Amino acid sequence: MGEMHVAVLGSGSWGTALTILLARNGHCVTLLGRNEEEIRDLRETRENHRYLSGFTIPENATFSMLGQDALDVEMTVVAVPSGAVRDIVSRIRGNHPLVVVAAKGLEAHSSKLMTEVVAEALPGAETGVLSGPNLAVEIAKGIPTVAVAAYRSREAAERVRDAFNCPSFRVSVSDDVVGVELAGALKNVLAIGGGMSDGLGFGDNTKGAFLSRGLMEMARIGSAMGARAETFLGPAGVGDLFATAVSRLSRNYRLGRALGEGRTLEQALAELGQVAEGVPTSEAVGQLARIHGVDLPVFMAVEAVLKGLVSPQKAVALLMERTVKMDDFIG
Ligand SMILES: NC(=O)C1=CN([C@@H]2O[C@H](COP(=O)(O)OP(=O)(O)OC[C@H]3O[C@@H](n4cnc5c(N)ncnc54)[C@H](O)[C@@H]3O)[C@@H](O)[C@H]2O)C=CC1
Ligand SMILES: O=C(CO)COP(=O)(O)O
Repeated sequence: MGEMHVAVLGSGSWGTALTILLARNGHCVTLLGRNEEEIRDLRETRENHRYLSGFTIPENATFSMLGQDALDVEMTVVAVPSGAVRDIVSRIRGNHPLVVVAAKGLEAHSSKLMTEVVAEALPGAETGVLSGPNLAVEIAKGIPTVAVAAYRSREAAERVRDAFNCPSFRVSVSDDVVGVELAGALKNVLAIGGGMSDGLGFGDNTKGAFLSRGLMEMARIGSAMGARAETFLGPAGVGDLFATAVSRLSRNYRLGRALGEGRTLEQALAELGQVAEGVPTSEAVGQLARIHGVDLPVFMAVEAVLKGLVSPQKAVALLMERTVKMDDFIG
């Protein structure tokens, strides 16, 4: 595989880490952000001081404003928060034949997968997802990990695999687009729950119980939506769950921990200063559960806490009862 011209949409921590990875692999990368001051600083210092400080971005990456110029690229990586994906992708101009969804979330109002949202905005593109246990700072440090590139077309999956693959980042391919994408989005909700459990002062047993039940629920809703259950046992599922739901590097975990310690959602989000995708995704999962007629008590408990319907303590007490329904959280 030769070097490619790649556009990375989103200059937050993930877009910056993926730019560093792709540029180290020899690709010619254009990183696009929305803030003029940040783009100027990136050009002058080759470092993202706000979102990923301490890493120099290689010379074969350049920086531009989103929506300014038409770009003709071979691969386009979508690394903005899921709530911004539809707007950003609808506004890009130029040639974008191969799209990699790197965002991990569901569209809040429609509960759609990001690959569906991108396909609606760019119907001619080959769209799939890259997901796995991939905390941005560890990727920038070159610490070994794996990821999965999932596309309906094997050839597209292999092109994406080859573009990202390097000794510290092993990429495998899959055709289970729904499973790989759902796994990455849903584990963020469970990571909030894992953090909440620690914030409440519960033990490792509690977290193990909560996360294993949550993983089973992920596989249940995934199967109802056409995903393969074994995808949730792979790197995009349990792999990413291990990486985030017990890690202080995870923003979702940190948010949950703050809630468990008694902060309000507003306070916890303000302290975080970065995106926590589990918040909008938890509501979207609730809608999916209703649409597909699937019972997801663990996800419901996190949703109820985030909506302020119950305290974290009460949510745990309800989960310890044998049968739980959403009405228990509302009532
Ligand atoms: N940081 C990580 O370790 C990883 C993040 N992800 C996913 O990548 C996506 C992006 O997250 P991060 O870069 O980590 O978030 P971040 O909080 O570090 O940065 C968010 C970036 O998106 C930009 N942004 C926010 N709203 C925007 C809008 N309406 N239009 C254009 N740009 C907008 C911000 O200016 C900022 O540059 C999320 O879906 C996240 O789940 C996936 C894997 C790893
Ligand atoms: O998805 C991630 C690592 O794989 C990042 O998780 P957070 O968004 O919780 O930091």
